[in-house]
Amino acid sequence: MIYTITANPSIDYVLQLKKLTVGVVNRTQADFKLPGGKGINVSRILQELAINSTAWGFVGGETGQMFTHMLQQHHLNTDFVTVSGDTRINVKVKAEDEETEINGQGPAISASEKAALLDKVSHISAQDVVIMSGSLPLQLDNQFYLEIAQLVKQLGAQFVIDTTGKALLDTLSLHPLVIKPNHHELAELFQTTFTDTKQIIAAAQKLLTQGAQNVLVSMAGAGALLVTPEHAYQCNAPKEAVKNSVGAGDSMIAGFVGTWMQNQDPVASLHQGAACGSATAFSEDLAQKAKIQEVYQKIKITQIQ
Ligand SMILES: Nc1ncnc2c1ncn2[C@@H]1O[C@H](COP(=O)(O)OP(=O)(O)OP(=O)(O)O)[C@@H](O)[C@H]1O
Ligand SMILES: O=P(O)(O)OC[C@@]1(O)O[C@H](CO)[C@@H](O)[C@@H]1O
Repeated sequence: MIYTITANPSIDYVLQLKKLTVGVVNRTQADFKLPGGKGINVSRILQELAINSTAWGFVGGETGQMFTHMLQQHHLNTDFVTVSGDTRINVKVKAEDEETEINGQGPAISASEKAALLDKVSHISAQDVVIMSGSLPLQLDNQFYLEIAQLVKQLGAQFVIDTTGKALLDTLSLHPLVIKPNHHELAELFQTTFTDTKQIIAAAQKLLTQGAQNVLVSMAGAGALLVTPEHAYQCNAPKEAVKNSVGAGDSMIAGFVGTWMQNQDPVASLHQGAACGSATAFSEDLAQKAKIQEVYQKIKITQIQ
């Protein structure tokens, strides 16, 4: 079974308008609400791929009830810890020229609410994988991801972590199955800038040395690189009008891990991950199955090392 952990889920309030002007009243051309948060997005894409997952996280207040109701409409398996604070609302402004996001802090999580989530993790089995993604709400620090990673490894299972900075680096010695920094996040980890692919591969190889089993570097419209202990692979991003950049990275993780759990094949996993990422970029919401299948045909993988 795949479990996703979204410590800080959200209702994503998507506002579409021609142009965003700060300091005045802007009016939308269309607006809608989506159940959001990185792990939730991973679970939603897994569902499109007909792969079972259970979404864990902290949900609370009236916004939390609305959020849960939205997920029920998507028929997602969920098992949330109910918290006393309100689930956040993240604002995604999609103007014709650019997207602007304002993400809330999320509710404070008490010690007992945190313990309730750790208790769920303590019941997984060795064949399972736990995917932890996104920011942490108030009163949870980086230690939270580390504690989960330690617990998962004690139980003989695998984990995947999609976060940045120290929170990511601290878990590497516990051997995450895959990490997926984008190329900007990877550069930040080493306080550098990249001028060519070789430098990106070298940085990813350093993360392998520190313990990651696989490093997937996403590069938005420039595709992705997968660096494994044996090889490095590159894949393209097909060209099409981009409708949405929210959740492309989450979609890529879903495709990669979902496939890895089936066949442990890095090339097949990269192929499906890239298809899911690009298919979401070409969709208003997260990608649906038909779009993923269409985009899959346009992905080419090349072994470059
Ligand atoms: N504009 C695009 N055109 C085609 N494919 C894209 C585009 N943007 C993203 N993708 C695909 O999705 C993958 C993940 O996207 P990206 O690198 O933007 O991840 P991310 O920074 O984690 O994104 P986000 O945080 O917005 O979900 C890319 O490696 C690529 O395969
Ligand atoms: O604030 P975080 O947890 O870093 O990111 C949250 C978020 O921006 O990530 C998802 C897209 O990846 C959205 O559904 C959600 O609003």
